[in-house]
Amino acid sequence: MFPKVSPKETKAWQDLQNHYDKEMKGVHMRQLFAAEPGRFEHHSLRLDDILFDYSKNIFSEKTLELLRSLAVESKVPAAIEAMFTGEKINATENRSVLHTALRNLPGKPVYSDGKDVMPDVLRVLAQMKDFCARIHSGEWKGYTGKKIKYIVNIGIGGSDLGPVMVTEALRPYWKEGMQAYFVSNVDATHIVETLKKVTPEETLFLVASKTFTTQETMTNAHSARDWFLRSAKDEAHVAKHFAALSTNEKEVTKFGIDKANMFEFWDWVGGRYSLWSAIGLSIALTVGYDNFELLLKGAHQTDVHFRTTPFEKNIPVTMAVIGLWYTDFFGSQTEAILPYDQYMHRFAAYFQQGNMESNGKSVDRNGKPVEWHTGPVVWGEPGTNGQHAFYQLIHQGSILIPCDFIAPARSHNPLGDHHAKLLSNFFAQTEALMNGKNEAELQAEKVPAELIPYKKFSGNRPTNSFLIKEITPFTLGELIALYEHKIFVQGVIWNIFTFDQWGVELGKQLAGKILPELQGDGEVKSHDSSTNGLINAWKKIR
Ligand SMILES: O=P(O)(O)OC[C@H]1O[C@H](O)[C@H](O)[C@@H](O)[C@@H]1O
Repeated sequence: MFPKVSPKETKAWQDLQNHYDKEMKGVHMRQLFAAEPGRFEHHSLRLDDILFDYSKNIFSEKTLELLRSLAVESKVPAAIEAMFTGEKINATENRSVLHTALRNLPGKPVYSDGKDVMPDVLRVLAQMKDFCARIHSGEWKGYTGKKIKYIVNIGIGGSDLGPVMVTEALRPYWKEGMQAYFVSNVDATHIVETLKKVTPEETLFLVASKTFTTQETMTNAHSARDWFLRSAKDEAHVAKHFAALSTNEKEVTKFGIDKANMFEFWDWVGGRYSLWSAIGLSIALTVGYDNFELLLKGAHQTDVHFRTTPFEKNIPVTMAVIGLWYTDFFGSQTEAILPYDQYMHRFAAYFQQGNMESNGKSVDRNGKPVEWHTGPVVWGEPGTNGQHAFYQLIHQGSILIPCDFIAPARSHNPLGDHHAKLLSNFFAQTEALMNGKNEAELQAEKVPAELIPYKKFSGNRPTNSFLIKEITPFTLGELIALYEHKIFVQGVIWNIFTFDQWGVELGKQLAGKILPELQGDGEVKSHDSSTNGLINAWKKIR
């Protein structure tokens, strides 16, 4: 296991604090750009068709050196090796963290608990490939002999967000004749509205749940099964219309899904890192298995980059330390992800879970409360919609929100000048956020003196830009993995356990206690006055 290093006890942290206080606080990016004509060339990196420009951030060469020293002192290199080689770095659950093995298509052995996991990984991939081929060719038939046309993925959290995000981002690759839907919320509206769009005889339900015990998913799966059986009548038909994506064979069988229709994964795959596993079956069925494989290959490409590239040129490490610079030294508590690509409209939501569930921790790896800030609030919407909604605060609000801008250079829909207009907004926003607009510029524009305070833009608001030749399965795979590794590096430096999620348990437990109370008629008195009051009020209204 890599050593536990408290960030504040590193020399680099102290140096960064001094450097911030004495040298960087108050520095404006305008000065930094003026002083360094080659700033873009010096501070942009490439990974194949992805250009990552991090020059519009508040740092000097010294800042970067110190941030990289912090990563080294925090044992990030050892941590990277520990993750890739299957050490049980998810210590509170005693598990390896091997989502990287899921995209290790070359198949080089990777060990967890002394066992090479690759034969199993490749076996399930082969099973997925074969299944996709049978569905797409029409060899697999529904109970009335019709071809499967609709995929309904029933899952939540990591068993939903990844597949939704990727299938949406890759809509131009959807196979003709296939339609995918995703049901996650236990609110019946979600399943009811979805079932209106599909037919029992042409639908394949994928019950996606690592544990196969998640309340929302199992409730929706049972409702889907009841709906299906109302038409199909015979339970034997379930086998043609339900498959399970899970680690829990016992519960899958109990639900009535044939073992032959179970696509397995393993406890060393974290839910929010599982789209590369059998959880990705909805992706493979929607965009085709070959495209799913390209997605995996893209992610693997990033894995190799991350594992082998020196920190100065390492994109995830750079993303991580720059983010941390703002979180821990500028006191910024949030980050926005702003894709200028309508197809990527769930990308921010996906990394909201990826980031906040991973690094939303305040106890370090020694069990002690942290004395530094950890995971930021992550959110975002596609550009340009966000511009007309919340960018006001990013430009002129009182808090600092570092933003990631992401755009494809080429649109899948090259219609008129839409794409040039879209990208002109992307470039303009990052420029405006960096430069701002000062008093002299406003005076030169003859802005009335009394309006100058309102029309002033401080600028100096940091952005990263990702310009991607085209959003393809491969480049998307690369991009997702870059963000995954950013989160990992930050978690290592913050000395927290990135791969558990105990914080989601308490609410679940209490809901389990409250549910039977809702079912009875009596007055509920077992909680605080607010909770009792709400429950009892609901009982009167329902
Ligand atoms: O895949 P499942 O076992 O159904 O879990 C679904 C989700 O629920 C949990 O509460 C966790 O917070 C998530 O990390 C997980 O992805």
